[in-house]
Amino acid sequence: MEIGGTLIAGPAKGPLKGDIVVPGDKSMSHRAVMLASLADGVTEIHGFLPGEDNISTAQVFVDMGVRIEWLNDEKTSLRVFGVGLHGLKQPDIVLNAGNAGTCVRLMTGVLAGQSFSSTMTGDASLRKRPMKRVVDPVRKMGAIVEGNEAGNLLPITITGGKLTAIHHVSEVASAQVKSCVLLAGLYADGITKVNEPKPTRDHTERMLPLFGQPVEVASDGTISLHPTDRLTAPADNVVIPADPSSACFFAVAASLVKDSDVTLKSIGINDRRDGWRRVMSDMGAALLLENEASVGEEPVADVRVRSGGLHGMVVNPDDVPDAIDEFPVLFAAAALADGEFVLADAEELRVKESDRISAMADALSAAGADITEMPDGAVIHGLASLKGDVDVDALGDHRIAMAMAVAAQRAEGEIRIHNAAAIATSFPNFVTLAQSIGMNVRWADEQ
Ligand SMILES: O=C(O)C1=C[C@@H](OP(=O)(O)O)[C@@H](O)[C@H](O)C1
Ligand SMILES: C=C(OP(=O)(O)O)C(=O)O
Repeated sequence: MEIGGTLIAGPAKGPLKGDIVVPGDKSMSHRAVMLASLADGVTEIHGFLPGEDNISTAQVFVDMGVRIEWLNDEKTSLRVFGVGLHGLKQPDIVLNAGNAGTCVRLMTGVLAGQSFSSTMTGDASLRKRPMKRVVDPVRKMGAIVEGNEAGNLLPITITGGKLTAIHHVSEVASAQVKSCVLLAGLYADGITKVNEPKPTRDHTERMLPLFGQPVEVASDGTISLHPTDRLTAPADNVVIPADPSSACFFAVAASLVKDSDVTLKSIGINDRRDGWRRVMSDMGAALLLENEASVGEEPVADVRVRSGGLHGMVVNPDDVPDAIDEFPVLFAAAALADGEFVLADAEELRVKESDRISAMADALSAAGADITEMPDGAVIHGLASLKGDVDVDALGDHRIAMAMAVAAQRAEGEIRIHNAAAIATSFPNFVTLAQSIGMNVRWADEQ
């Protein structure tokens, strides 16, 4: 959690216009570096997200003896010299996932399969997030996990080895849990199966076959994986598409600011990440899909967004996992839409980098919005504008900071967003790109 860093945002001085190329997908960047490290051979990755979260994942593998060569200064291209499934070296330091839940939870699966002990920790935010959801299944598979509060809180020490295959029926709809179990399943003695209460992002299932490892998904949603001795570096480079979770900030901003017309270039439109587009379309946003194509195993398209009268709606519970990271900025949209917006069944938002329901309720209320927290969501009545000249706290959560920068575009004066430096975890060039389409946002220490 990065504390510090103040953004000064809003109001927009005119329509937002232009094309935007947002950085690579965070979820896929984590997985690409993991699978490349565990493969035999050399993998070149392009479109990598150089956010702090993904750099933490790369560093974790460097700390276990994997050689990674950065191919450009921006750190969007890299070459990973894979060591094979059994080639990682026991780290002589504590592995640090920083702010990244995805790193620590997927690595729990990888480390469960290693014949050594290793300890993982993270920053103050990550050390508060629940790990039992991944610790329980790897314990069932045979790994020994010790940690604070019975292994629910970091730091955790994992002693791995040969694992027993399990059929894990997850209580939470979490791609991190599913991916942890599948990665551990590579090291198991039989077929590992996972069921989840609602389908979640399937990047692990799509990417493993690129490394020679098929994953079966049955019509009832059961995901099965056979164990293997080796993953193989793909003959082609792994190319990562632009992150829809980052693009969504500009989609909401363009919808909210009168006469805007912004195109988000070549972003991922995988159904399991596309909940934000379904929610925004149901709110009346003018979104147009252009130039549909594929990047590797993932569908992409340009999404053109023109400003439009957004209205409230009731979010379909089935869309919740598919838009889980976008709700902070969707709350900002709802706070400035006509009528009532209702989100339920989204208690997972309370265990992200911050409690995102209360963080957004506090920040939007401070700016005059009408938002009522519910245990598993919120009810929001939209207003024509937010108050200016207010201070809000992003609590070191990147998505709260960016969501409030978007909301501020329709404020009556500047909103000062404190503890916003964590934007660097997922979207280091957010401010520069926002400025490029005309958003009014800057760092307080910028002139
Ligand atoms: O698997 C992933 O890459 C992610 C899964 C989601 O978390 P959960 O699995 O906890 O829902 C999401 O919030 C996170 O940003 C990335
Ligand atoms: C929840 C997020 O990430 P993670 O779980 O990897 O920290 C996010 O990026 O919004």
